[in-house]
Amino acid sequence: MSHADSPVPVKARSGNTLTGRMCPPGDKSISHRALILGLLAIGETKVRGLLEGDDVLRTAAACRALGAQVTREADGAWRIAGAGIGGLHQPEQVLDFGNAGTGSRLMMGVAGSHPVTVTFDGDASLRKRPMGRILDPLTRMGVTVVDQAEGGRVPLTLKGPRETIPIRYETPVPSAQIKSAVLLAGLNAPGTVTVVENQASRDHTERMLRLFGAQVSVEPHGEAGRLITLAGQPELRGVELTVPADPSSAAFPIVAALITPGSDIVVESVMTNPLRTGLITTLMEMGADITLTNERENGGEVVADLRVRHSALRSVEVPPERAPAMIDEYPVLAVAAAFAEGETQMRGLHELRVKESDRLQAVSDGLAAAGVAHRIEGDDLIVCGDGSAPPGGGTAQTHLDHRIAMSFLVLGLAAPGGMAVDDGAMIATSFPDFVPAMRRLGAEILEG
Ligand SMILES: O=C(O)C1=C[C@@H](OP(=O)(O)O)[C@@H](O)[C@H](O)C1
Ligand SMILES: C=C(OP(=O)(O)O)C(=O)O
Repeated sequence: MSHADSPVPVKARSGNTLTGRMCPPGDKSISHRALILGLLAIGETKVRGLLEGDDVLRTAAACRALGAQVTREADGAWRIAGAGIGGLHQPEQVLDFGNAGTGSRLMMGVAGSHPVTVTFDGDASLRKRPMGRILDPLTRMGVTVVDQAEGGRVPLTLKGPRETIPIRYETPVPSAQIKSAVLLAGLNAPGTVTVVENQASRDHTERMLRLFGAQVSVEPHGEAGRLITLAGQPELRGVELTVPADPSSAAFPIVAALITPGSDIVVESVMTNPLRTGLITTLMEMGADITLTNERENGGEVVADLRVRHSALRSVEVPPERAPAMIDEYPVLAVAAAFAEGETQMRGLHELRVKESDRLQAVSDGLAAAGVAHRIEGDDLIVCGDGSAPPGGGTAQTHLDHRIAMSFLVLGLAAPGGMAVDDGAMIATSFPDFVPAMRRLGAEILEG
């Protein structure tokens, strides 16, 4: 499914219980990084379990355009023959990242630190997203912004310097994309690059850089922050790795089972990196019956199987400092909160305004369409429930946002009136198998 085609309306109906086991697709953050470090490594990288969603396929195409050989084997493993740090080719075409913030922003760090001239573009959603947060540190590293759309947006063109300048950079907002763009640019800088974050964000770049042979040190900084130091111009060597299942995709079947009476499912091999499990923590505080079993290591990350049973949920206050560990999960948490008793208060959600859509507004509009009492107070979202299912029955506008689409379909699985979304096409960016996977658990979801 591609958004060049006409919108795909999708509807979810309630009345079925969810049972059985499912394994969500590979983690999107890790999939992007595996391809990118494969491009920058010498030799061959083999990746199993890569997310074959549109966002990641765009990164694969960009890696090819920059000089890597990227192929998919018959058994589903991906092979990347790297171009190596310093070895990137001048691409012949514009790098079109579609809907992908992560792919485009991380690749700006990679390409921007090489003596090539690269134009980045994307779909109508990506064209609205702020890129100044990446251009600011990259400019300090010697990168020239040759051209940009108004307000620091794509389409934009970067020209890399002959020699990248190593910097120390404090991220203005907790963002793994900003941190990673600086670290990836630092790979081609003669010297040490330091990123300071006042609140720790997901650390997959740091972990994977080490796996490929870079020297990265991570120290605590202040109360909840980190100071990350990378020694520039390492020789990265290709590796074999397996991508663990994406906790951000697991969130949808998890919440669906919690709110659908009689449900009892197991979501397998979910990555439980503590910088990604804010939703699980929050749901457990709300009284969710979730048990973690079979904890094990997979591709440098810890994974576990999660048994999830329908639960009576109660409201909680989600503190702003938890946001980085669950930033993509607020839309589906808002859905869980609609079934909980009391006022669930989600604080400090300003970053939701600059995702694939203005997620704070899109969630609020979708909740209104589903008949859920709620309000926005500044950067906070407050959802008011009485412990019973909201009526549902409306249509949520998805604004090219996969997480909005999946969240409101999940709501429809347990609301008496069901729920429709205007367009499910974007689900393919992160969870291409979402509809069939949910149907296998017993959900009734109808396309078209
Ligand atoms: O680095 C990453 O892989 C991501 C970082 C987060 O964005 P920010 O860096 O903007 O917080 C998150 O929302 C996105 O889905 C993936
Ligand atoms: C914000 C997201 O992704 P990205 O920034 O990569 O577009 C997401 O997947 O929810």
